[in-house]
Amino acid sequence: MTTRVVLSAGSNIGDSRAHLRTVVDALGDDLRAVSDVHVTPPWGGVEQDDFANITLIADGDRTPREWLEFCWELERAADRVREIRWGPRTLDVDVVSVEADGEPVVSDDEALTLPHPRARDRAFVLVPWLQIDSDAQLWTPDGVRPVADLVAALDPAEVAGVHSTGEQP
Ligand SMILES: Nc1ncnc2c1ncn2[C@@H]1O[C@H](COP(=O)(O)OP(=O)(O)OP(=O)(O)O)[C@@H](O)[C@H]1O
Ligand SMILES: Nc1nc2c(c(=O)[nH]1)N=C(CO)CN2
Repeated sequence: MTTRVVLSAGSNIGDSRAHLRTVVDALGDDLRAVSDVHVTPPWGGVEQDDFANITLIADGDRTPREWLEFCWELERAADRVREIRWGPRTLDVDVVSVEADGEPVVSDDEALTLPHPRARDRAFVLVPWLQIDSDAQLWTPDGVRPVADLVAALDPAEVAGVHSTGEQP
């Protein structure tokens, strides 16, 4: 099964740029686009350091579940420990959305909810995504929405807090 995936990766412990680069390296020839590294204020209410975030687009012979396992492998390789929900981490990789045959995969499975249910609320996912695909669209329960419209609906202060470093991971 060839699928197109959008991944979001974030890090705020250790050498964040190096952690993010492991995602790029693991995708290899499947990588279609990767955003610049963006510095982003922590989302979710836990007081912690700013994150470095990237959004990536890839095409590969993986099922949605295999993309999730790909993300877990990278988190494991970065010695990620799950302590506080939405807390600091060496590497977090989320499956934002998957397309199979050009159609969005929609799932409310708790182990793999697609599209990621909080992606549409997160400037740290959407702003880097727009940088690599200005026509990006995301399925939401209210219909398929341009990512640009989702960004426009966010708190402007949150969007303004997301800065491109101008550097690739
Ligand atoms: N689209 C998805 N991408 C990644 N994980 C998902 C997805 N949908 C459900 N999950 C599940 O979410 C669980 C928790 O993931 P994780 O520890 O990365 O959460 P988090 O990064 O703290 O919070 P968030 O899910 O809000 O980003 C995972 O065990 C995974 O099975
Ligand atoms: N800015 C930003 N905030 C976060 C991030 C992240 O990657 N970037 N990841 C989190 C873990 O779910 C919680 N909060």
